[in-house]
Amino acid sequence: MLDHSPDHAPHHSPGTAHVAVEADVAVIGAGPTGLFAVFECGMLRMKCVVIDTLEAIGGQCAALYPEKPIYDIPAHPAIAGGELIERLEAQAAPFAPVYLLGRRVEALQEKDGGLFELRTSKNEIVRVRAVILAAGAGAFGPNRPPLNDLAAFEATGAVRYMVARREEFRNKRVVIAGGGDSAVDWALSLKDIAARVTVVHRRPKFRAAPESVAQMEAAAGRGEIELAIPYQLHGLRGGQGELDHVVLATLKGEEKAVPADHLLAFFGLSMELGPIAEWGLGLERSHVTVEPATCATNIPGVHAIGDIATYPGKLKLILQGFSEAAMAAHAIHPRIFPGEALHFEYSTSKGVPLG
Ligand SMILES: Cc1cc2nc3c(=O)[nH]c(=O)nc-3n(C[C@H](O)[C@H](O)[C@H](O)COP(=O)(O)OP(=O)(O)OC[C@H]3O[C@@H](n4cnc5c(N)ncnc54)[C@H](O)[C@@H]3O)c2cc1C
Repeated sequence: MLDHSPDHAPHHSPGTAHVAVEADVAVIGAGPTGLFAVFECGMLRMKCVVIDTLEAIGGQCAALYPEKPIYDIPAHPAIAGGELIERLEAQAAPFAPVYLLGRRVEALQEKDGGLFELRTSKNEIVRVRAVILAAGAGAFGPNRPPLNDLAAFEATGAVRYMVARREEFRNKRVVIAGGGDSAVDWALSLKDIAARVTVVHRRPKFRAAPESVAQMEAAAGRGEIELAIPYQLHGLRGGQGELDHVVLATLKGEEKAVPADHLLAFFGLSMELGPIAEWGLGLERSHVTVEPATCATNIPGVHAIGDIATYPGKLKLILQGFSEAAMAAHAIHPRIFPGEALHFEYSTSKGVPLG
């Protein structure tokens, strides 16, 4: 991974808003579609600054499923989420985007002269002439179980909501909670290296791919996975953040303690638009409504792409977000280069600087 720190942010006194970066386009969100938007803008000579709440680029792919294969990226029969992000980063790199990570965009204001000013949670001002909103479902985080002392166990990594490196669970006792694809897929994957895998679900029916559920049940039949059904998480036992048991309970209050070094809780994501909802954008059920051919929002100069954008026929797929990135970049070009004709060209005829 490259060093993403901006090298030209001026010194400033804490608390005062200062202009951190000026660029042609601000891309809000460094998920797959935001990264591809940097490439598409770069091909049209537009410089981007990319801002993300998370400390690392990659959005959902990197944060939630870095090792899970994606099968519907054209020309990649299978590619892991993390690898897709590395490749997108490399593809964008020749255009030298400035990454401002670990800060949320709090405010978006239109200024005179076709300028926009974005204010980040670090009190920086980013000044641009167009905005591509690639903010996914907004700032996201895992749904956390209501357990005592949870924070202490999270701090040590004993309780987690994603698997970044599978190897960390080798020879460990792992309790996996949840009934969706993540729970079932990780149970199947970790059973081969973990000392013990227990899957906790509150009802017999899983919401995961039937083939995977069948594999899990077969593995349980062979004693490779223990199923704790119908149980719910009830408590964590251990000391100083080190876990030794996860306590489970039925709805009737019958309890049992399962030996565990780790709890992996896969209860889905809580997603909220956060400040984006206050920017005056057209919204439909927490998504930003856009014009399909240009991804233009109701604010001229602000375009939305990827999971956050909606229009009739929208598919929430990465590949759809890629095409939206191209449409948004082309639609923004006249704003950055007024009066300059944009002749459509293929990338093959442009000669991209490949770094
Ligand atoms: C387990 C799982 C498996 C999946 N498998 C597939 C698959 O096989 N194929 C497929 O096509 N899709 C798949 N998806 C969906 C895919 O990951 C999403 O469609 C894709 O990540 C959307 O990309 P995005 O760039 O629009 O948004 P995201 O990846 O959500 O990135 C948005 C980024 O914006 C940031 N952000 C939000 N608000 C702000 C703000 N105010 N300021 C700064 N930053 C902000 C967030 O922190 C985030 O990093 C899967 C998703 C999951 C969870």
